[in-house]
Amino acid sequence: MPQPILTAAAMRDAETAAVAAGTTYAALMATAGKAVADTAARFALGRPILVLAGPGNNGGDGYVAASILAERGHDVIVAAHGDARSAEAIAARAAWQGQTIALADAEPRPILIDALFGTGLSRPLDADVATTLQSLVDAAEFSLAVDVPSGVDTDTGADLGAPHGLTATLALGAYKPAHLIEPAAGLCGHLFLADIGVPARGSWHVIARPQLVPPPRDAQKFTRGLVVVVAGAMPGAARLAARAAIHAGAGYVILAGADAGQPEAIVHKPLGDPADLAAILDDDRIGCVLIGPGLGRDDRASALLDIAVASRHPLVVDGDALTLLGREAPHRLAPRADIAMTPHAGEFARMFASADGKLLATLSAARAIDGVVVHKGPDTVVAAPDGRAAVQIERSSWLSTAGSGDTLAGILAARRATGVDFFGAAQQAVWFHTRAAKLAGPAFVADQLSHYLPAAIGECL
Ligand SMILES: NC(=O)C1=CN([C@@H]2O[C@H](COP(=O)(O)OP(=O)(O)OC[C@H]3O[C@@H](n4cnc5c(N)ncnc54)[C@H](O)[C@@H]3O)[C@@H](O)[C@H]2O)[C@H](O)CC1
Ligand SMILES: [K+]
Repeated sequence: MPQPILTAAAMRDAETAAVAAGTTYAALMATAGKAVADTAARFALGRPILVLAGPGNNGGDGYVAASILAERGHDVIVAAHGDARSAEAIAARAAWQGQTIALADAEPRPILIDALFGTGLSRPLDADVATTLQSLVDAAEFSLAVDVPSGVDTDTGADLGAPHGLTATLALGAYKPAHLIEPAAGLCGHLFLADIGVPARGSWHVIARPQLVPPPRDAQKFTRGLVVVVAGAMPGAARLAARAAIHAGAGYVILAGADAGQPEAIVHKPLGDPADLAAILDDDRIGCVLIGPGLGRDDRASALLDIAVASRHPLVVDGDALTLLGREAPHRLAPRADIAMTPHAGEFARMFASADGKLLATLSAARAIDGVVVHKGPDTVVAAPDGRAAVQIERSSWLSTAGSGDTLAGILAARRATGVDFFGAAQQAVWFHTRAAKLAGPAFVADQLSHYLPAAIGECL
């Protein structure tokens, strides 16, 4: 079951439901605080601990953790900021028997637990709090954020003054968008997830390793999936996409408009007049069409795009095709069924207004085109028009290289052509793309990525 991603409100609803089902907020806080204490204890190694406890339940978690760590013999001081408000936070604070100082008077300690603010943060950190927090994180040898780093927007991943350099973050109960969406995701450090006994479900989840089966006994190249990649002004990008498609499980790949070179398995079909594409696409065996990589932005490119959009096959729109569509994308694509697009941040911004954070913006775009949107980046979001979304958690910064996007588009076309719907195919493609990058090792060239796709697929059988 893929890990769900919950907004602050959804998490509160899940906690309320858990309480309605018989637990108590105090018990949830006790469980959360113990998870914090256990995680900190694993890394404390006897070093002095400083707990920063804020005014809300995040602070309450901090007080619970401090009491547990002190009971286990750790040297713990609590630096308090604001007066505890909720009954369970007041109780947790009252139960703390150790030394409490004001945040402003806190001296650095090797182990730092940030329990100032969690999902209740509603505005940027006060400058003095942010400064103090940053200096304490800088001085710590190990720093752990409780639930989320203090100073991030839980639901959008925006940075509201959070410190840089945290060692780790312990997500409580479920991942939130801030754990996966930049810039907050990049501030979390190592990410741990603690189960606090709150059943969490939702329409958003983390992209998980695909579970595949080998082709059926009676498979043949067309039933495994026929992909057509349309080449344009810069055929190298389309070649990369075609190679990715043939290595990502497609049974047959046609490269229309350019000669693929290697592997020989890719079939080259010349494209003289753009109308030749209509003839190539007039084939019911086609499982998916990909247009955009290296297409160019001239009249010929536009004519080829019109023909691809008018075709009846599942369609992946990438690269230059997205630039050609621009703000017309919803108008041009919404009438068309079974479609997906793979914009990077710049292409996305040119097509869609940005809503409140990458997750909601991508969901809004998916609704606008009535198709799947793969909003690429270190925090790639896959969104479906029905409100489902999946966010990647595995990352490779080495994918920031020319041709990486062409490769992803080719993988997506192949997975769709094998018969997986675009929401599932896009998650598989993102997972395979990143897994191939990790298998390729550092500083790979995009041309090498395809060679690692069969190994990545092998890990999913
Ligand atoms: N709900 C539960 O039973 C559990 C919650 N868990 C933990 O609780 C936090 C969420 O706690 P909450 O009280 O809603 O808010 P915070 O502690 O995150 O924020 C405290 C409080 O601070 C005020 N505030 C907001 N922004 C600012 C700001 N910039 N400066 C100053 N003050 C600010 C606002 O009034 C907030 O209410 C969650 O993250 C978990 O850590 C438990 O894990 C499980 C039980
Ligand atoms: K925190």
